[in-house]
Amino acid sequence: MDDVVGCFEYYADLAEGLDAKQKAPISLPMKTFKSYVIKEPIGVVALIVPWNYPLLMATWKVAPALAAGCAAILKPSELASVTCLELGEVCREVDLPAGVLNILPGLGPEAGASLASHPHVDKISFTGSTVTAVKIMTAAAQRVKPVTLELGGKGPIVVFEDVDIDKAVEWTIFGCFYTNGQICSATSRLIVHESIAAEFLDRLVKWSENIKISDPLEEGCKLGPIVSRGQYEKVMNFISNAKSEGAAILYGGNRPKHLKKGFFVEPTIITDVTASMQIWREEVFGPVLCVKTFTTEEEAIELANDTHYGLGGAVVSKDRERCDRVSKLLQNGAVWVNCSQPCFCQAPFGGTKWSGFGRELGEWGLESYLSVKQVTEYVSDEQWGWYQPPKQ
Ligand SMILES: NC(=O)c1ccc[n+]([C@@H]2O[C@H](COP(=O)([O-])OP(=O)(O)OC[C@H]3O[C@@H](n4cnc5c(N)ncnc54)[C@H](O)[C@@H]3O)[C@@H](O)[C@H]2O)c1
Ligand SMILES: NCCCC=O
Repeated sequence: MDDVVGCFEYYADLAEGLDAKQKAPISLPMKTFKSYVIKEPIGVVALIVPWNYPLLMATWKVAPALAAGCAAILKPSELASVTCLELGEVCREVDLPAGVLNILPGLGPEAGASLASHPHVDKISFTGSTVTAVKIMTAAAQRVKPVTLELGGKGPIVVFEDVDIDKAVEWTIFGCFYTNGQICSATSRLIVHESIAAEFLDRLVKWSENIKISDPLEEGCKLGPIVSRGQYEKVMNFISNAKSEGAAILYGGNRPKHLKKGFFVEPTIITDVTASMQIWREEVFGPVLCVKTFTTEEEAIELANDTHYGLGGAVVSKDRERCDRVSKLLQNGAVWVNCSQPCFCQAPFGGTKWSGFGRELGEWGLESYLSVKQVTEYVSDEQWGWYQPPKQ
């Protein structure tokens, strides 16, 4: 093999380790050429983050960007900038050199848009809504700038007939109402087997009645207020549109009676939903669960995938083989089996379809801030021999 000349790609494919962990440098077993890989920081990266989980979403980007050797500009949401500014303070206290991490608070169409189009920003990593992502991607495209997009979702939770109902109810509630449904990966479409639907919904309502809604600083609080007036009105509009499209509010749908002020919304369960309704198709980003029933596994998968989004999805069943089968068929970047939402920093996080592309966390998060360069060196003392030497 060492004598083969001119089959570079073939040779590279065979090189031990090239397709594995990509540890640099990789020396090829060749006499005439040596090829290796250099990983380099992409450069200056803009990290644009949303208001939900403001510090967590920032650290998912800041840590790997700095670890990769990039200089970063973090643009927090105008609705939740303080923890990101605190992060900047902490970095200053630990003597991170000036200029390595920069916090740029400001409005999206001003601070965010300027970063997306700036000629000296080499990459955008964005977490937020699909609508904003389209604007950012359009601006970045003008300079052929890479983007990672972590966007919204409308996740399914598929509950089969063989489940322990209370366990499945608890995960359904956690998957949709945890942090008020203000979570990108919320499993906000319940797809439940028709044979258990009546009992399941009955217990879902009972569990929901038991959720403590209060000032988040009160002991035992499980649901606080929605983030802002704008978001509160958006959630209430979704509920009223669902009603006017013919859906039924099985539970909730209002401000809790005991809370006269603040943007509180009751956990809300909506039934009699059709697949064409807004409530089935669009991300609410509030504590609103919509429900459909199914008869066959195929129908459940079809309903689960009947969405533009593809972030989180869940399957609940005692049948392990069925869970494996369904997990593979769900068009989501993250699938939970017999649970919903747990997220580990060693595993890749990200979406498909309108939920975006690229992955955060673990080695995938780091890779997204690295550019990979291959270097190939001619190391033989011999003339290469592709052309005939000119006659002396
Ligand atoms: N996939 C994920 O990991 C993930 C995580 C959290 C939130 N989200 C999504 O985020 C959304 C909620 O967050 P949001 O309301 O803050 O989203 P958003 O899109 O309104 O704002 C996100 C960020 O983009 C900025 N921005 C707004 N307009 C901009 C523009 N024209 N150019 C550049 N930047 C601009 C905002 O100032 C903010 O910092 C939901 O859709 C949710 O699903 C996704
Ligand atoms: N597990 C946290 C995901 C944040 C998305 O909104």
